[in-house]
Amino acid sequence: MTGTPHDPESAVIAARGPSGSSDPETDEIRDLARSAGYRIAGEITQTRTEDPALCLGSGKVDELARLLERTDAGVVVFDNRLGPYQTYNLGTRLPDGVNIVDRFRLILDIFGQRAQTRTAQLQVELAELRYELPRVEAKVSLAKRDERPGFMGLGEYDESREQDIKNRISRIREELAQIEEEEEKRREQRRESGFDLVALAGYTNAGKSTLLRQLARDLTIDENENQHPDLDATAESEDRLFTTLGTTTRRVDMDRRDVLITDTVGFISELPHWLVESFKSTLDAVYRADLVLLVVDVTEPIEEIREKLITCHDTLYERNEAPIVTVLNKIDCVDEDEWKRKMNALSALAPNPITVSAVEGTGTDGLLDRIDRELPPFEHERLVLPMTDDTMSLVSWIHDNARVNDVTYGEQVIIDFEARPSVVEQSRSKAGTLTIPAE
Ligand SMILES: Nc1nc2c(ncn2[C@@H]2O[C@H](COP(=O)(O)OP(=O)(O)OP(=O)(O)O)[C@@H](O)[C@H]2O)c(=O)[nH]1
Ligand SMILES: [Mg+2]
Repeated sequence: MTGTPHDPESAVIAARGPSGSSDPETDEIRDLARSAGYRIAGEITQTRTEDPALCLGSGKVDELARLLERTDAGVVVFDNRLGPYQTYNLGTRLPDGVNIVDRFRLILDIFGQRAQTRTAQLQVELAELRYELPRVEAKVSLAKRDERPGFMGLGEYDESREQDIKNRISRIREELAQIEEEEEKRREQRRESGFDLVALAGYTNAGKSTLLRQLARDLTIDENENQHPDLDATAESEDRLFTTLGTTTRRVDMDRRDVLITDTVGFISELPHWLVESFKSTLDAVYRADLVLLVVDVTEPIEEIREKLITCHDTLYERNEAPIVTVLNKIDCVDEDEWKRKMNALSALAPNPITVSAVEGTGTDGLLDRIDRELPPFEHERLVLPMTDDTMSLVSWIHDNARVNDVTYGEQVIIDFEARPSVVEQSRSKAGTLTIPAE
């Protein structure tokens, strides 16, 4: 087909819902497409069972082709998962030069645009290769079956591409495993230095990064001594999906505790298992935290909030080890009746939530109290220390890592304090190494 070249930044949305359902919602896929940088030129939707060859029905595909011609859009974004054969078949029915992007390809493109750190880039590449592998396998088998080398612009079809992908996947996995190990060591070091580790989780655009900045406002920003290349310096917020891809950690100095809060990538529904898996190194910040704050945008309709909460719980379910506190955010945008009504309706999924406005700072004191209560309780300890050359450095270590109630100095030093169990344990073992000087 000829005509003006199709505009590569202009996209038509296509969405198929299961037969018998109401017309598919396209708000989220539109947001995703806009986040990827597309202008939306139009949309077609259909409810029917999946057509194995085309996803949509044949007549609908003709309609889509006409819409693409009319709008000159260079891209069609499907809110469905397309198999490799469907993508190929659609390609033969749509105007030449139109790029076919499914929901996962789109999410991968967004991730690819945002990935700045080494870990994020490796994870995106891993996800892309895992997306591509079955497609290459399909091309190879199609090419063999049809004896049509050059199929779909693959060039000489070539099984070595398949092997290259597999090799690259295993090399990336090794590198990520090493990063995960280093990160785990870092978390242990931080715990040993007396920090509790809190992580922000939640659907994309819920307000996690905004909340992190609000909680850490006017307080020491964690400088990330021995700066790790994976840690971004800032936690940006924007009204678009997947603003944050890496992790940002900041220090929140609470009354009794030192807490590090980590902000990270948001969740989204229908992510295939392999995509979540590919981001494991980043999500470990959530899975291995001492407490998870699950941030929810309370301004959305209740059904949407419910679905998003279910997505978040599903994503957390298999690996998460920490207790979860739900934080209903953006209460500045809804009146009290509304958020109370939503809170009640959601009580089974989000028992006993905290309400905040991350933008205005409302409710953050209550949130900090709650964080304190949910983290492992402090233990009380009273140590009687011999007076040695090293005693004062232990006393000052305890001052740094615990809440000291009382210290008395005499021939011995008696120190009474409360601290995290691991700090108490360490102080005991340090005390055990203090040796009384020879007379
Ligand atoms: N009105 C209002 N808007 C908020 C509040 N918190 C966040 N927002 C807005 O919501 C949008 C998303 O906020 P982010 O902090 O980027 O959300 P996020 O959860 O980090 O999003 P991703 O990193 O994309 O997953 C931004 O436009 C924020 O300004 C709030 O309490 N009230
Ligand atoms: Mg963010």
